[in-house]
Amino acid sequence: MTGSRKFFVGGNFKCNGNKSSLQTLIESIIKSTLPASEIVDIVVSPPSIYLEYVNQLVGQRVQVAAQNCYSETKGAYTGEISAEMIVDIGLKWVILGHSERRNLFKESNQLIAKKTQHALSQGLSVIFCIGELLEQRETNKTEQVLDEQLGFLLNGVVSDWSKVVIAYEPVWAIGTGKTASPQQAQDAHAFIRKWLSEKVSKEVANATRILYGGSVTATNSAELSKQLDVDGFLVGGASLVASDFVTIINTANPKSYL
Ligand SMILES: O=C(CO)COP(=O)(O)O
Repeated sequence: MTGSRKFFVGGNFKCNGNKSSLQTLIESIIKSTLPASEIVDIVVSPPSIYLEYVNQLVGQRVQVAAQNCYSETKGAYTGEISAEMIVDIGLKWVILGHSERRNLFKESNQLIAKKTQHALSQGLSVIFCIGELLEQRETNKTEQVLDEQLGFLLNGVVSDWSKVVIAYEPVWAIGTGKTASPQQAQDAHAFIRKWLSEKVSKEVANATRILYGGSVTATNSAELSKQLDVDGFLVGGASLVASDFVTIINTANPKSYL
C-alpha cells in the first residue's frame, strides 16, 4: 500500500520555562509561518504543571504532549500523573522512555512498557524514546540495545501502532552539542524500520514515524531531515528558542513509500 509519513516535530521543553517565558515562546511559534498541517505535526511538551496553561495558548496548529505519566490510573503514587489525567485535560500525547527518565530516574524497560500499554489503552498517542549510551556505541552494541528496548513493545504492549511514534535519541548526543551525523541517524532509523518490518509488519514499518533527537539545531536539521528514514525530530534545547524551533519545523520533509 502506498502512502506517506507526515513529518513530526516535537519540542521537549524538559524542566524549563515559567508562565511568562512559555507564553512568549508559544506566541512567537504560533504567529510564525509554519508548514500546512498535512505536512507536519507540531507537538510541544512543557513541564506537567504547565500542560493546561500551554494547551490554552497553542491554538489549533500546535498540539501538547506530557513528558511522562505513570502506569496506573490513580492511587498512592506521590508525585506522579496518570494517562487518564492527561486525557482529562484534553491532550492526546505523552513522551515515554526518554533517556533522562531511563538514566537519571532509573526507569526500567519493564516499567516503560507498562506505562506505554496503559497510556495507549487510555487512547493517548505515545512518543516512545530509545537510544544507546556512548559506551554502547563505542563497543558496537547500538543495534543490540535498540533491539532490546524495542522488544518491550512486543507481546501485546502496543494495541494500535498508528498511535506510536518512535524517537531515536542516542544518549551521547542529548544536550551535548554532538549530533549524530546524517548517516549515523539514517543507519539507526533504517535498523528500526527493518526491526518493525520483521517483528511487527511491513505496513507498520512503512507507516510508523521515526524521529531523531539529540542536539538538533536550526543549522543541522535540514541535512538530517533529508535522510530517507528520518520522519521528524524531538528537539530539546533548540525548542526553547522560537526562531530556531520554527526553522527546524520548516525543514519538514515527509517521505513517501510504496
Ligand atoms: O532529549 C532531547 C529531546 O527529547 C534532545 O535534547 P537536546 O536537543 O537538547 O539535545
